[in-house]
Amino acid sequence: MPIIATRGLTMRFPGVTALDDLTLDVEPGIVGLVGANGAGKSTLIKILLGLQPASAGQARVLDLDVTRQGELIRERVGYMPEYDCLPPDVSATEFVVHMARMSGLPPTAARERAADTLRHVGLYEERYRPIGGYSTGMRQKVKLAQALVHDPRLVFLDEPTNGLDPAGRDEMLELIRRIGAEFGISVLVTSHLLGELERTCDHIVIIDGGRLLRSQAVEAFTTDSGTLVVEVEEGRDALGQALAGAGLTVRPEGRALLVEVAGERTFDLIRDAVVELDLLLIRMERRRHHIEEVFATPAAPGAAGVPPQGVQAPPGAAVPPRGYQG
Ligand SMILES: Nc1ncnc2c1ncn2[C@@H]1O[C@H](COP(=O)(O)OP(=O)(O)OP(=O)(O)O)[C@@H](O)[C@H]1O
Repeated sequence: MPIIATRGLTMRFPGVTALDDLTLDVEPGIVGLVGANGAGKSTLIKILLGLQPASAGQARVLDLDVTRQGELIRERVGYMPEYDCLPPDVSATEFVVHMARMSGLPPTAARERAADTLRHVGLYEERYRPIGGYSTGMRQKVKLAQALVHDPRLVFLDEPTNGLDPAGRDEMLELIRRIGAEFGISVLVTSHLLGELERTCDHIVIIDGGRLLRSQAVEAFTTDSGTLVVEVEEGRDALGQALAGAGLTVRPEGRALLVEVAGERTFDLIRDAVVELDLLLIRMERRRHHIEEVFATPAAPGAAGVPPQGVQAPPGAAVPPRGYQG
């Protein structure tokens, strides 16, 4: 059974359509919702929580109807909002205990659950200090803890890595993975960075201007498409020419080559060319996606929920050049 199902979901504000005929089925697991700022991610979450009535269409969360069963949904779903909403003058412990009480836990259970959850997200002694003195990373952890404290079946995390430095981002992404793996809680996490969700999620949904661009398993993204960064100690251009000659789309970038993945054979072709030219391979890794690349790539055949009219590339989306120009 899908944890989230929408049919023709549409949200119009005066002068802007935030969601446009969105039809989507999301299975349990860690699901990334990706879109640029203003794509409609937060609006979708608010509708799914039953906090915002849609202009048209239907949506169900955990098989509950968002228009009639919002309260039941909010009992079973945790929500970490994008913006800071924490009281500065209470401690993390007081705040999370309060949120546990609000969701119906008795006082002792609320205190125990709050302590466990705060420890789980990595807040220890500092949890007794007022939130006003916390770093952004600590505040994000408090928001995450309050979303988990009532033991939900599903959590919505709206831009949990916002404002975090690289180490803080990695820590948050690791926490999200553990929520899924250790606690069996499904996660819907939003970001405008496809690269970071690709590392964390089982399934990615991409929306743009309120419309569905893609909904597919991460594996399908990473095995069939994308860009490899290939760096050799010397002989970059010789390798570029060999790969272009083998039919790959390749271009130089700095000391490296960017090679478009065209199925599994891409890796074999690179390996064979490196061996044949007797080069020293320094690195071959998948480049972090930029969302524009996805806009420029046609959806995989059979990708769930792809609108029949296909994907529109935004103006200026890059088309890789043919041949090799070193
Ligand atoms: N209450 C509102 N009234 C009017 N317009 C709104 C309202 N809420 C959202 N919008 C508009 O709807 C569009 C989608 O906004 P939304 O916040 O859902 O996007 P988002 O993908 O979450 O982006 P961000 O990451 O920047 O929050 C935007 O154009 C936004 O300005």
